Amino acid sequence: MWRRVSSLSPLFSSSKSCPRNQAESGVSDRRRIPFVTFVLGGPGSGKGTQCTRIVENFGFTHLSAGDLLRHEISSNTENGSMILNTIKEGKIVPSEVTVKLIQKAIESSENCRFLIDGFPRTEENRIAYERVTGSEPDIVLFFDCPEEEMVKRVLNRNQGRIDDNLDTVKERLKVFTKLNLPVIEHYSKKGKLYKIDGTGSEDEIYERVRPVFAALR
Ligand SMILES: Nc1ncnc2c1ncn2[C@@H]1O[C@H](COP(=O)(O)OP(=O)(O)OP(=O)(O)O)[C@@H](O)[C@H]1O
Ligand SMILES: Nc1ccn([C@@H]2O[C@H](COP(=O)(O)O)[C@@H](O)[C@H]2O)c(=O)n1
Ligand SMILES: [Mg+2]
Repeated sequence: MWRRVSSLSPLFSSSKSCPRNQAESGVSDRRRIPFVTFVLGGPGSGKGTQCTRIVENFGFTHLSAGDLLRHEISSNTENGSMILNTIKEGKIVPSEVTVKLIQKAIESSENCRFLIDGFPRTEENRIAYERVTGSEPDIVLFFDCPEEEMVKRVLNRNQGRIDDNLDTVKERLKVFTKLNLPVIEHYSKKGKLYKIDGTGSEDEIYERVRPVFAALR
């Protein structure tokens, strides 16, 4: 039931006490494992946009791996310049760095429900997360969107992101196909994947997402 990965290190080390669902929330059998949804899709597929809606309606905390990494850059941490160069090139930051940021964010939150957006990007990311947390995600959303549409959205984004330019987007698409699709395939085989058609308006897409979370209640 917990989708624990056997023989790995202990669970999140915080004293967080997370009821797994409504049926359990009133009883003493409370677990420390949060409910984790990985949110995947290519650059500009709408992950962040749809996460905002899920947060508003289902009380999740949104942790964007990209935002956590960008925060390291703006805070001038020891990894800041390495992260900046990696993001500029559209490549992937070492898993050790990203997993630590995600783990810290989860442990410092009072919430028990998380959307982890843009992670894992690679099999290495996935395996590092499982090793460090000793757990797997409960479900995985994948926003499936044609490349042409993703490029159009990214180039129109206008949020001043250093990687929102044609050269970097082309590289990010290559990285997505080569490294992220195998992760998506992995979760599909495990029966955890919800593939969402990422075309159409934001409202139309959300109408495909909503039932996934409504069914969890
Ligand atoms: N259904 C949609 N139709 C048109 N534009 C959209 C749609 N959904 C999101 N957008 C816009 O496309 C851009 C990319 O969306 P968003 O930031 O949610 O994608 P993302 O998957 O998080 O991308 P990234 O991986 O680059 O962070 C944003 O400017 C957003 O407002
Ligand atoms: N697991 C991850 C997630 C992101 N990155 C780097 O950040 C860039 C932006 O990520 P978004 O999710 O905001 O699009 C991405 O292109 C990577 O360079 C990462 O290394 N590992
Ligand atoms: Mg995003």
